[in-house]
Amino acid sequence: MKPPARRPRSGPSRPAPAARPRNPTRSAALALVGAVLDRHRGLEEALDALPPAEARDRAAAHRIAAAVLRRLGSLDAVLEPLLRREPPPEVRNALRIGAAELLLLETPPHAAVASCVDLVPRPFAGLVNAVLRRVAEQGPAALEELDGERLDTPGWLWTAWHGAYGPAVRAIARAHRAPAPLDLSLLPGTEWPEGAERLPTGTARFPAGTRITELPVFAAGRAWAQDAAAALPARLLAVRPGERVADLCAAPGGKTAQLAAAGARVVAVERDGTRLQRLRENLARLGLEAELVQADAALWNPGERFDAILLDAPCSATGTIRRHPDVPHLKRPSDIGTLAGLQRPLLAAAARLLAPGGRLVFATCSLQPEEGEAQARTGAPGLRPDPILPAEVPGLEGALQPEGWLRTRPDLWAGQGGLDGFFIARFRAE
Ligand SMILES: C[S@@+](CC[C@H](N)C(=O)[O-])C[C@H]1O[C@@H](n2cnc3c(N)ncnc32)[C@H](O)[C@@H]1O
Repeated sequence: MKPPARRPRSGPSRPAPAARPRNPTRSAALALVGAVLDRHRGLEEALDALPPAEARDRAAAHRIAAAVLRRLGSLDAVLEPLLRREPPPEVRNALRIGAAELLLLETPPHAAVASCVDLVPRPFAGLVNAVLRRVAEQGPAALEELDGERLDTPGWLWTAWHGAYGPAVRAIARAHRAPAPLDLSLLPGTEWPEGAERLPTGTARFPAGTRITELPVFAAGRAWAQDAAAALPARLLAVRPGERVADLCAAPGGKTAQLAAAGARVVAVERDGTRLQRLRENLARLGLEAELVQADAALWNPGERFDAILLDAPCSATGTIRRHPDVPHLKRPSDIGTLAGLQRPLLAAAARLLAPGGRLVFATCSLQPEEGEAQARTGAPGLRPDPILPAEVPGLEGALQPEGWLRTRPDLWAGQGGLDGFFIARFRAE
């Protein structure tokens, strides 16, 4: 392979280092909001793409951008009467950032207004200044008057969740307003981390805003971030040491880690090479081992059958909105049918890979019944239901459905910080 060309150490062609913007946090927040709302890119991807001059402001910029994305409908409703005509997208996003800081993030008004004025081209400075001053004065009362839960939820999702969960749609929408706590799964035998709440299902929970990299248990390579609900599918597969287990759709590997930590001989299958590499790094950090395969799990033919299979299928991720507030702005109604269409052959392929009597757990982090209940109802040839029992899900007995499927929602465990929306069904090979 040709060695990469060396850059001259100096000279006219050397790019000038990017100037640090006057207000790097807000400037980064503006880039994040624009990436999601105007260019339809994921928030994580946009964070990774921040220029080096702004990368150090990631956490603060993410906090601001997430507040805008969570409460977009409400913020726009407060701004609406204060705008005579539609401003350019970047100016509108700066106004949204200013309004979020004033109304949601408790930034002192002079700082919020001045820093947002700095974000926009000079001809719009007066407008932003005037509008945000009025937001500071009138915004809190205006916000109180709004039906925020409804405004902050895209109509198609509201309708779908109302159809599936009835009046609980409001509690779901309310749960999406707050940042989620930090949940950790621990390697077996790890001392309980100081400051963590022990959830009934075994997850260690820290308050929202906790920085994982500052936790000794994480630095020691004994824990990984995993929502309490996301930890359930692998637990419900109940693997035993030495069992041969396939984790289909495995990256970034939270569930692979659980299965490997339980002593199973795991093969992790993932289609995306970059994500597979991340899985490899995550396992290495935890000192865990699994066989890694880059393949389309719907077509994968390993020439063996497995004692247990976990299928954490790709889905719309509408159960993870608390952690990924970009999801409602990026997904479209048509995505649900498309994804459900991908999940079916994956479930059928998983069924074909099971040894006689083997267990299969099917999971999606979606609140859409098409990606959960409907898939389980259809099942796949060779599978019979293996209902989940109340004793297996302490604290979540009420989330069990008559069929023995588990349906978690972000409004459950509301007093303890909620949990992601997951659908989990277990089967056995006939
Ligand atoms: C919901 S995520 C899995 C999360 C993972 N199980 C964990 O706990 O960390 C779904 C993953 O499936 C992968 N994927 C999607 N379609 C796939 C396919 N046909 N075969 C294998 N992997 C696939 C995606 O790249 C993504 O990494």
